[in-house]
Amino acid sequence: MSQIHASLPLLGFAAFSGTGKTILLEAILPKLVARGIRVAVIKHAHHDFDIDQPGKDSHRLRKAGASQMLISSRCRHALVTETPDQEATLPHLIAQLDQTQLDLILVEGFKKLSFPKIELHRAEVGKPWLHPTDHNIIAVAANVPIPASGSAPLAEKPPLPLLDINNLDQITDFVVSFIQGKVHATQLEQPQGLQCGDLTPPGMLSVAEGRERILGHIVPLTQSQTVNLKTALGHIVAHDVLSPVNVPQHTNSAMDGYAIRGDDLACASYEVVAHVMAGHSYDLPLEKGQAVRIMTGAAVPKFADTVVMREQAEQTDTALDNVIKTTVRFNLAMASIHPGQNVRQAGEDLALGQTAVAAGSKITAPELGMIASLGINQVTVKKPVRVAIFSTGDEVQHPGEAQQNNCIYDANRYTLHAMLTQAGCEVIDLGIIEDCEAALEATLQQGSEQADLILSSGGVSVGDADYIKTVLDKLGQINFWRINMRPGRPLAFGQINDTPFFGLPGNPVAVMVVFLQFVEPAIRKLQGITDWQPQVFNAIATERFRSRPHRTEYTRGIFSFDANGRLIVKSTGQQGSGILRSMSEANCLVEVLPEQTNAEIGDLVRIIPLQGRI
Ligand SMILES: Nc1nc2c(c(=O)[nH]1)N[C@H]1C(S)=C(S)[C@@H](COP(=O)(O)OP(=O)(O)OC[C@H]3O[C@@H](n4cnc5c(N)ncnc54)[C@H](O)[C@@H]3O)O[C@H]1N2
Ligand code: MOO
Repeated sequence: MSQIHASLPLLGFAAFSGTGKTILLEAILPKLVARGIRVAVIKHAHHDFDIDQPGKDSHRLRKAGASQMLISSRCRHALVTETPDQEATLPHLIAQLDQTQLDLILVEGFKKLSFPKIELHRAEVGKPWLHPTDHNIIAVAANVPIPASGSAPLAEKPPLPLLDINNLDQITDFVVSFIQGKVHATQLEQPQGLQCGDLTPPGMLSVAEGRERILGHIVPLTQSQTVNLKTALGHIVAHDVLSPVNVPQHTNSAMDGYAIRGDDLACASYEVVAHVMAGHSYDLPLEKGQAVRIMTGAAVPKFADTVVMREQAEQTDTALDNVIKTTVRFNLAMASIHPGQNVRQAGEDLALGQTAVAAGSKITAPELGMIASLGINQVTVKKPVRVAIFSTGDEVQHPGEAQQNNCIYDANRYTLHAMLTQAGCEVIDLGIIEDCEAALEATLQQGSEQADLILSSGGVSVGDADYIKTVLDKLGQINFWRINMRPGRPLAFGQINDTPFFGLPGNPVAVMVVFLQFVEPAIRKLQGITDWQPQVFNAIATERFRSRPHRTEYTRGIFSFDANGRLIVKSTGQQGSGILRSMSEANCLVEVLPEQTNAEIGDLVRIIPLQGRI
């Protein structure tokens, strides 16, 4: 049974019936409250309990079919949820509590689940002790000493604190010490054996330190090329694009309607002196009492600064001495008229000489449209970063080949190819390099001559390090780091003939996570994008995300909005760093920071959306 955790201290009282659990809880609750502790109680009951009274409105509505009944008054509210198919789990019940308003969760019952508990024991009830078989018991409150045989299975552990079941102040003191973290659940289930990453050798770098060191060695590339506008999509602008014109060119109408003067709003009707279509103009200054009928986008005449929508206007043609006079009146009951309404000012989008797209920006749809709107059809962009990639390992095979015994197909060159293409890079694929010094040396030489950045995968953990290290030491300045993160702990970084080199770990998920955390920031700097930051949000954890202190843990996650519009996140399930499916099912990485040890249900966690990056 896995341990149940909550962000708040969670403490149970375990006893056989007849021991007086509820009486004891009822007696210590006022003592806890008197010490300023805000307590929630979760109580287990027999299978068909009903909190509602037959005949009450809430009961009638529930019996009529409401699967949830929320009843509220000024003093309290209660939610009754029918669970005909399956009883709610304790973690689910904990998640229902408003943990921002609490300091402690007390649990009565749920005896068989794993979480810290105080055992209550009265000799006269005549039942056996619980702690010999329940390793989650952290103290015993009894009216007799604990018999030596009762604690025998835990003999190697410190003896359990023994409290007097009739001494309420002593029990209260113990609960307060538990909340304050002074009592540790020394008896609780410990993980069996060491797991990958449990050892934290000295000399590890944090994610932030690793990234800082890498970026310190990256110099933005300067080569640029002038390309046709459509070809520039996805590229990085090399120089500021300045507006050679005002956008819009003239002050113009934002609506189909009538342009009038803002200092002439009191007329009952206006003489319509012209009809102006988009692309045309009325070149005389507008006099008081006059209006021009105008289409959206058409320039407003001099002095006309206000447009009234056509829906609000009534136009009348009157024949006078064989001349047709057109007038318009406005329905002010529909909407009042404000000076300056429905007019777009010349240069309000971009003024002459203003920076339209700054150097270092990526050209996406709006930038493409904006540059076009300036009348510019060519743009100078940074040359794409050329990235050489190769895989290492005699066990790695090309997809399409017949699978050999004990071999795996190369996934890493494909994920890297995709992420690099997504980041706007030109990929130079150097293939799979056999485990041989000469081949590796030749490949690295080739990469450093042809590319701005070299990425390899595999062979950077302790197993192969010596052989690769010899070649890397010969050709350049490479550091073999261990980053305090999971996945992606081993990482090599340095220069081969001045070309930055990343030796990524071989595990396929580690490759992707390390790419996102270290390689993409380096590429953005090479591209000349200053202070590139990935998108990060906070979401509510709907399950426990494990992490060790000081380590950054990247769990593949799925974020969504719950029925109350809150951003929530769950994991994709199994998280092995060879399970590429976990990346495919994820829409984010859940980042549990070094200062956070585990994230519990209901905690806020950082999520890094993956859309557009993988
Ligand atoms: N004694 C230790 N062993 C390992 C440690 C450690 O600290 N001490 N770290 C583990 C971690 S964490 C990782 S990550 C890996 C990284 O190892 P390498 O970078 O040396 O990678 P390989 O051993 O070559 O491969 C690891 C794994 O990935 C598979 N692989 C390799 N290349 C590809 C590819 N192109 N496509 C798909 N899969 C690939 C390879 O077959 C292995 O299964 O080391 C741990 N060990
Ligand atoms: O956790 Mo490793 O760094 O990916 O297997």
